[in-house]
Amino acid sequence: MIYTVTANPSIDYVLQLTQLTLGEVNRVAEDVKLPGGKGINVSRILKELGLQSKALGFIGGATGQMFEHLLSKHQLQTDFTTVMADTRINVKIKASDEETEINGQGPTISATEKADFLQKIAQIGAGDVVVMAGSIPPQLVADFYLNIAKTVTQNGAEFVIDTTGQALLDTLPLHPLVIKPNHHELAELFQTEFNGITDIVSAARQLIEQGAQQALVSMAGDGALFVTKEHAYQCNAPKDIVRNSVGAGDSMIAGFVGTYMKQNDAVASFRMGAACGSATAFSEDLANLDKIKAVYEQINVTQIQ
Ligand SMILES: Nc1ncnc2c1ncn2[C@@H]1O[C@H](COP(=O)(O)OP(=O)(O)OP(=O)(O)O)[C@@H](O)[C@H]1O
Ligand SMILES: O=P(O)(O)OC[C@@]1(O)O[C@H](CO)[C@@H](O)[C@@H]1O
Repeated sequence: MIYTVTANPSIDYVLQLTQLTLGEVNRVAEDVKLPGGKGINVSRILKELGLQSKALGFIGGATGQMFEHLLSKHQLQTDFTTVMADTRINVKIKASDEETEINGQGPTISATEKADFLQKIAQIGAGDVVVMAGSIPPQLVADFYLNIAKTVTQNGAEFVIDTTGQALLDTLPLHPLVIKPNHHELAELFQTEFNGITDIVSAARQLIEQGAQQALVSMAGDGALFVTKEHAYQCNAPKDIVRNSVGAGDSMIAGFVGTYMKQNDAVASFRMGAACGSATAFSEDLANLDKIKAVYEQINVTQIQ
């Protein structure tokens, strides 16, 4: 079973405006509420690909009820931990061909609520994969992901992590199946600027030397890289009208992990990951299967090392 951990789910309140003017009253042309959070998005794309997953995370308050209502139409398997405080609302503003995101901090999580959640993690074992993605609510200290990674690896499961900074670095010695920084996050990790693909591959390889089994580096409209200990691959990003960049990275992880679990073929998984990422970029919400299949045909993977 694939488990997704969204420590900080959200209602994504997506607002379409012709123009956004700061300091003035702006009127919305269209709006939509989506069940958001990175692990939730991974579960949604896995479902499109015909794969079961179980979504874990903290849900609370009136916004939590609305979140569950919004999610119900996607018919995902879930096992959320109920908390007292409200699930956050993340505002996504689409105006003048630009996307601006304002993400909430997330609810307070009590020690008991955290313990309830960790009990679910303790049930995960051999043959399972845990995908941990996104921010953590403020009360959960930085080693939250590290603790989950320790528990699941001790019990024989694999894990995938999509987070940044020290929280990512801390989990590397536990050998994540794959990590997926984007090229900006990777540059920030090494406090550097990249002068081309070779630099990016070297940085990704340093994370592999620290323990990651393999690394996807997403580069938005410039495609992606896939780096292993011995090899590196690059793929294109097809060109089309970009409707939404929210969740492209999550879609890429879902495509990669889902295919890897089915076929155990890393390069085929990379291609499907890239297809899911671009397909979401070309969709109003996350991509559907038809879009993913169409985009898949336009993805070319080249071995560069
Ligand atoms: N504008 C685009 N055109 C085509 N493909 C895209 C575009 N944006 C993203 N993709 C595809 O999706 C992948 C993941 O996107 P991106 O690099 O933006 O991830 P991210 O930074 O984790 O995004 P997010 O946090 O918004 O989900 C890219 O590597 C690329 O394959
Ligand atoms: O604040 P975080 O947890 O880093 O990111 C949360 C979020 O921006 O990520 C998803 C897209 O990747 C959205 O559904 C959600 O609103």
